[in-house]
Amino acid sequence: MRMSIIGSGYVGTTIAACFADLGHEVVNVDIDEAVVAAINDADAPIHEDGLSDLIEAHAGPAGTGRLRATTDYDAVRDTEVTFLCLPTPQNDDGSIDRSIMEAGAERLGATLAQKTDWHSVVVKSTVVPGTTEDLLTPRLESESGKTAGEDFGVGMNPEFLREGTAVRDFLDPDKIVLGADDDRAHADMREVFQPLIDRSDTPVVETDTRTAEMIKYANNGFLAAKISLINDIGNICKEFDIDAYEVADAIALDDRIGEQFLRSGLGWGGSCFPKDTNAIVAAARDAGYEPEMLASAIRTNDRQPERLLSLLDAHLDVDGARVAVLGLAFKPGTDDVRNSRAIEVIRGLRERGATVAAYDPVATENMREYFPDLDYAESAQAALSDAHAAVVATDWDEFAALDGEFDAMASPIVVDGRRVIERRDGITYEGLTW
Ligand SMILES: NC(=O)c1ccc[n+]([C@@H]2O[C@H](COP(=O)([O-])OP(=O)(O)OC[C@H]3O[C@@H](n4cnc5c(N)ncnc54)[C@H](O)[C@@H]3O)[C@@H](O)[C@H]2O)c1
Ligand SMILES: O=c1ccn([C@@H]2O[C@H](COP(=O)(O)OP(=O)(O)O[C@H]3O[C@H](CO)[C@@H](O)[C@H](O)[C@H]3O)[C@@H](O)[C@H]2O)c(=O)[nH]1
Repeated sequence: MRMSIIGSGYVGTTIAACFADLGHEVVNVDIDEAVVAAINDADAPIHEDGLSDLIEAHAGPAGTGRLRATTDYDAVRDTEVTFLCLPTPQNDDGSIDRSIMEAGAERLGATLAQKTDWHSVVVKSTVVPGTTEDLLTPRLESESGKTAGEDFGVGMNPEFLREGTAVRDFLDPDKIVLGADDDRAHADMREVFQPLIDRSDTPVVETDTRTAEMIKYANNGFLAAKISLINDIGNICKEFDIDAYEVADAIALDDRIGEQFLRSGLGWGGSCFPKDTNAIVAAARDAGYEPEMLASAIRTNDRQPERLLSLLDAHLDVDGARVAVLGLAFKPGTDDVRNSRAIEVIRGLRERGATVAAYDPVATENMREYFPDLDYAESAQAALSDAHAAVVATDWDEFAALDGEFDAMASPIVVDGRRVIERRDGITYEGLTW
C-alpha cells in the first residue's frame, strides 16, 4: 500500500522503516528538517537496534526507494492510508496535551480536502479513550469538509514496541490491535498489517476506537504496576536483608506471574510509562473514579531514586564529593533520556552538593539538554576515576564487565540501582533491593 506516516520520532521512524521492509511504499512527514534530511540520506535519526540497516535498505539513492521523508503534508495526497505518530506529552496535571494531535489532524484534514478517493487515517499515538472519536475525527471532518465513514475512514492502532528493541518488537509483535468504527477502515488497517500477520501468525484484536485506546493504557498501566509491585516487595526485602531477585526468580515460576518485568530497582522511566499512567489516572479522576492502584504504582515509582540516594548517604557525606553516575538512558539500548530515573538521581546528588561525573554509551548528548554543565565522561573508567562513589542508573551490559576500573576510585562505594554490578572484594557494594 502507499502509506504516509506523520511524525517521525521513535515510533514514526521505526514503523515507517518496518512497513517499507514489509513491501509498502512509505513517506514520513515531519516538521523537523534535520530528521527528514537524515532519513533521505539513509541515516537513522535515532539510536535503535536494526533501524539503520532498514533505513539504509529502503531510503536514499541506494535504497529500494520504498522509504522517503518530507516536511510537506501534501505528500499525503499520493497515499492511501496515513498513520498519525505525533507526540502526546503530559500536562502539569498529568493529563495528555492533545494540541499537537489536534493540529496534526487539522493539517491532515486540509490535505484530505483535496483528495477525491477514499483514505484511511490511523491514530498510532497513545491517546486517552474518546480522543479519536470526540476530537480527531471531528477535526478531520471540519477541515476536509468530508464525512468519516463515508468519504474517509478513521482507525486507532495502539503501538506496543519498546525502545531498544523497537524493530524486533514491531516485526514480531505479541498482538495487533485494530480499532475502528467502520468496516473499510478496519479493512485498510488489516491490509497494511497483512504481510506481518501472514508471516508471524500474530493474534489480531479487532475492536472499536475507544476500546483500542483503552487497551494501550491497560497494557502500560499493568506493566508499570507490575514493576512497582516488585519494587515494593524489593524494598521490603531490603529491610529484611533478603535478596529480592532470588524471591522474584521463585515467584516467576508461577505461570500466573511470569518472569518478565520483575527486575526491581530504580523504577520505570521513559517516554511512556510515566506519561501514560499519569494520563489514565487523570482521565479516570476526570470521569469521577479514583484509581487507587495506579496512583499508588506511580507513588512507589517516584520514591525509588530517593531510596537509592539514602543508601548512598549511609556510606558517604555526599556534599563536596565526586559521584559517578553510570547510565543516563531510561533503559539500555536507547539514547532516550525522557523521564530517565537518572535525572532524579542527578538532581538529588546536586541538591546534596555533589559533583556529578556522568557516563552513558549513547545518551550523553540528550542528557546535556537537561544538565548542560555536568562533567560528562568519555568512558565508565573516566567517570569512576577519583570518584568517591558510583551509582548505577541504567543496566547497560558494559557495566557488568567493570572490574579493575573501581580501583581508580577515591573510595570504592557502589550503589547499584539496576543489579548490574557483581558484589566483589575491594568495593563497598549496596544493591537497591538486594
Ligand atoms: N516511544 C515509544 O516507545 C512509544 C511506544 C508506543 C507508543 N508511543 C506513543 O507514540 C506517540 C509518539 O511517540 P514518539 O516517542 O515517537 O514521539 P517523538 O517525540 O519521538 O516523535 C514525534 C515526532 O513528531 C514530530 N512532530 C511534532 N509536531 C509535528 C507536526 N505538527 N507535524 C509533523 N510532525 C510533527 C516531531 O518533530 C518528532 O519527530 C506518543 O503518543 C507516544 O506515547 C511511543
Ligand atoms: O523488570 C523491569 C522492566 C522494566 N523496567 C523499567 O521500566 C521502564 C520501561 O521499560 P520498557 O517497558 O522495557 O521500555 P519502553 O520502551 O518504555 O516500553 C514501554 O512503553 C512503550 C510505550 O508505550 C510500550 O509500547 C511498551 O510496550 C512498554 O513496555 C525502564 O525504565 C526500565 O528500566 C524495570 O525497572 N524493571
